Amino acid sequence: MDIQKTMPQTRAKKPDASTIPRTAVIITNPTSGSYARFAHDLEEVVTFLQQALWQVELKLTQSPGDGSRLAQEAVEQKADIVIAAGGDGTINEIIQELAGSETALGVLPMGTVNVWAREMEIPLESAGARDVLLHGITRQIDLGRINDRYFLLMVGVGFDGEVSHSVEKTHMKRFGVLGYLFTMLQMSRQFRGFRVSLTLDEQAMSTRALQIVVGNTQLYGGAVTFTSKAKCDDGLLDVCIIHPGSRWRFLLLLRDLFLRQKGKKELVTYKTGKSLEIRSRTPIALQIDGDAAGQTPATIQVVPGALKVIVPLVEPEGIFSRKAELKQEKNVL
Ligand SMILES: Nc1ncnc2c1ncn2[C@@H]1O[C@H](COP(=O)(O)OP(=O)(O)OP(=O)(O)O)[C@@H](O)[C@H]1O
Repeated sequence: MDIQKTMPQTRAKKPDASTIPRTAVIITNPTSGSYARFAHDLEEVVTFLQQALWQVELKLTQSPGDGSRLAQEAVEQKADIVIAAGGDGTINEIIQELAGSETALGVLPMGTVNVWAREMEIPLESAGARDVLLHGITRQIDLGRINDRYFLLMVGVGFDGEVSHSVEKTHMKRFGVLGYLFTMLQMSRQFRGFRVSLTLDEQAMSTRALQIVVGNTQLYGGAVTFTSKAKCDDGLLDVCIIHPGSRWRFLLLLRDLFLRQKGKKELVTYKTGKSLEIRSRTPIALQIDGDAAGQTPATIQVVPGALKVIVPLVEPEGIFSRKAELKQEKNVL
């Protein structure tokens, strides 16, 4: 290894008495969207954290599902932090094992879209993201659970589920965001919506929908906010149902979504709750945290306070329902 090349350009602050030495496992997915661009930074991040007296291990996934296996090992070793060096799919695999444990999730964004990092305003370049690991705060947030799988961001039912399944089947994923946009355009010509029965906290309703988004957080696809009032620590999930409508009303809705308008929107039913049952006569495709994942029927629940996460000291506005208790939660004593 060329030591000169791997030395950090900005040195970590000298650890003082208030810095807690941490044990961390970095789990990286070499197939994540921007891995190739950031891979050379990983050694640097390890050095940076070691200079702050952290014990750091770097592990590469070999295949889908490996993120969960490696995270399980880290939790069994009682690591303080598992750092997901990848995208939202890698994070989703890791949280399956971190849920309910004392091990916190840190992130080095290396995916295609990096919705979690964008939502939490974790810098998308390594130098900024590694600073958050060291100087950020640890917060306790909710997770959602669909059938037997946790989600951090959202579950999509309907159009986006169909698009995710198609992108995977046709290998359009290799074209990144463009692959998704192309598939969305193609499918929007034929997708007419579906009839669905929902039971939200024991309140039943039956409706036609194009898209249902159940969100623990707000940001969707890095660009729009369907569940624009969601808080990740309020013990609730936000449910946004998009109903079919005329092309004109639909264009207005798209405009509002892209401008991230928070008010009442046409064609939208917005609700919150702790549990949601989704049933349909014909199975409807699902996506979980951005990846294709099965079909309806589905049982969704919130799991309050299930995950510890490291986020920037100055947290984004409007995504937490309560203020950080700095004494307890700052990453220093
Ligand atoms: N070594 C591997 N080989 C093939 N697939 C893998 C490997 N490791 C993980 N995966 C799979 O790759 C999927 C996508 O990875 P990830 O989410 O990190 O990248 P991305 O899709 O580019 O980013 P984002 O979700 O932020 O857009 C994960 O859901 C995971 O199952």
